[in-house]
Amino acid sequence: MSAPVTPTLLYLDNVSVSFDGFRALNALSLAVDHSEMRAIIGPNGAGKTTMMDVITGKTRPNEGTALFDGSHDLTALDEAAIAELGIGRKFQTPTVFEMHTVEDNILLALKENRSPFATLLSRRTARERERINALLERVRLTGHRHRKAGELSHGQKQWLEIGMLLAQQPKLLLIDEPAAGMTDQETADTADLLRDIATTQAVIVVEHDMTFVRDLGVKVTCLHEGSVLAEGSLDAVSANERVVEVYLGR
Ligand SMILES: Nc1ncnc2c1ncn2[C@@H]1O[C@H](COP(=O)(O)OP(=O)(O)OP(=O)(O)O)[C@@H](O)[C@H]1O
Repeated sequence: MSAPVTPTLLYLDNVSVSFDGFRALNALSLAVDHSEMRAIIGPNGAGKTTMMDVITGKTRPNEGTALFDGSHDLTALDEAAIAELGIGRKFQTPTVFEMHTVEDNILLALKENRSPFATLLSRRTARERERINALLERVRLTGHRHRKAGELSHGQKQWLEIGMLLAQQPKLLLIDEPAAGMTDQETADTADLLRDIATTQAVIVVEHDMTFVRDLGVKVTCLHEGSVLAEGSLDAVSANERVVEVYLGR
C-alpha cells in the first residue's frame, strides 16, 4: 500500500524518553509540514536536543510514534538509514575540512560515499560544477570558493556546513543554535539563508536568540519539561504567561 499524501513531513506523537527514570521527553507531539520552517525554543533541559536525537535515531523513545515522509517509522531505523531517508543535522560547532578549499568541501559532500582522495583528484563533471556553483551561490560563498575553509569567519563556516548538508538534498534539515557566536550581520544573513532554504525543504531550528527567531518569522514551538508548552507565532508564544515564567522572563 502506498503512503497517504499529507502535508505532514514529520509527525511525532506522544513521544517519551526516560533516562534512569527521568523524563527528558514527556508525551511530546509535534507535526512539521513539507517546506515548513519551525523554530524550537525553551529553557535549558527542556528536551530540545533529545527531540532532535529521537528524530535522527540517536536516541530511541520509550513510547510514542515518530513518522517521516509518509509511513517511515523513525523509531525502527538506525541513524544511517534515517540520514538516507533525507534528514540532515547540523550541530552547533561547524565541522568542515579546514585544509581544503570551500568548493572542495562542497564537492566532498556531493560525493560522500567515495574516498576523499579519489574525489579530489578526479575531474569534475559539468553537472558537478553546476551543482557546486548553485550550492555556493545559495550559501553566499561564491566569492570565497578558492579560500581554505579554515580561513573563513565563524558564520561563513556555518554556511559552508549548511551547504554541505544541502548537497545531500535532505527533505528535512535540523539546525542547532546557528546564531550562537555570530555577529549581528551574520545572524541576520543566516535568517535570510534559512528562509530561502525553507522554500525547498523543511527546517527545524533550535535557537535561544529571540532577535534571530523574530527574523525567521515562522511558527514557534516552546518546549518545557519534555512537552510542548506553547505553539504559534512568536508574538503569541511570547505573550503566554507560562512561557514568560519558565523561559523568556528569566
Ligand atoms: N544521556 C542522558 N542521560 C541522562 N540524562 C540526560 C541525557 N540526555 C539528556 N538528559 C537530560 O534530559 C533533559 C533534557 O535535555 P536536553 O539536552 O534534551 O535539553 P535541551 O532543551 O536541549 O537543553 P539545552 O538548551 O541546555 O541544550 C536534561 O535534564 C538533561 O540533563
